[in-house]
Amino acid sequence: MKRILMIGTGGTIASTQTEYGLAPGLTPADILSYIPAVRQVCEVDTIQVCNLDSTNVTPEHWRLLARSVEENYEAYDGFVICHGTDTLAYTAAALSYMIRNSAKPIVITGAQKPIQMDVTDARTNLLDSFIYAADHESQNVNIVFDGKVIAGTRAKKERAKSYDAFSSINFPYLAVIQEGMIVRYIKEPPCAAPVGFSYDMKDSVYVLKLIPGMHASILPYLFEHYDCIVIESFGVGGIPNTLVQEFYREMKEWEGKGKYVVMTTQVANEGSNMTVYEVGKRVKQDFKLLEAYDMTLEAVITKMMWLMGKGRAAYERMKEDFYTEINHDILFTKRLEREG
Ligand SMILES: NC(=O)C[C@H](N)C(=O)O
Repeated sequence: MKRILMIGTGGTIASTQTEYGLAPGLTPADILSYIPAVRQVCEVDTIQVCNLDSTNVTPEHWRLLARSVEENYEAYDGFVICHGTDTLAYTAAALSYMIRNSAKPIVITGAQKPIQMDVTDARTNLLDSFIYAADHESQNVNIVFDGKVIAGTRAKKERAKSYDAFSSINFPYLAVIQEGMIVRYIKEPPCAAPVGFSYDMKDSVYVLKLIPGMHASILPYLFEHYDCIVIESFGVGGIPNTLVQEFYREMKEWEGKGKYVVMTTQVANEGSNMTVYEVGKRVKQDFKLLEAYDMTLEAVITKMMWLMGKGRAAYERMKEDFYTEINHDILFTKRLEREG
């Protein structure tokens, strides 16, 4: 029987009612006691790294999680992490970069309703996660939620209350789990390189969500105080006239000084393409900036934290690394390469 390590971090799945509202209170062993059927699937040990609403999860907790997986890597065949849903997509993307080439699956799950409730998604999500983690074809970092398996870099929380909280953005579900059976849609080649762990995440990242008529006065502050500015633009990507002059000034002033700008979009599906409209094409031609293409915002942010954590790199080097696919995070650059 496969041996799986369950790692508790808190979230709704672990929550109980308090006088101030739901708060995590159950241990991973408490949570596990609600799915006795797991005994037919695998052997489970439990550890707890924190007990937080995932609103309070930070890069420090990603490090604790990666460290727990590394320390126990030899002793177990797979890992199931229980996590709050609010920032689960960030943690899954972060761990996709911090833990590379893992032939052993690292499954992240959670729930919209506490496991103690009579009507809850928690038990199904958790049991499905163990089923997936114990399967010999599973590998790398994935989310198992509401019967779907999502690559760790492709998830977005799109629903605040429903059980189908997460969607796989610009990429198919890897698999579905129906009545305990895994149906795989994507066959992944076995990991070619040995597993690798890295811990340095530079969190100097700011996300600037554009609104119509936005004032440019924020830009100098952002360029001065952050090493990476992710611009959540409209549609396929562009800089509005109200910002463009100041943007040009800042980009010129900070060029070659280890600042990175990534253009992404507020639109959840189908990604950016700055070459379509004048408002994007000019900026892309005039400046060294990165483009998210089909990546999720969560993947963009955590990939930049991870790449910047490796040390300061010239733009060309950063560009090459940013556009290198990891755990299915970016496909569009492959298409561009094919098309020349
Ligand atoms: N469904 C949940 O888990 C939401 C909770 N606030 C959390 O992210 O920890």
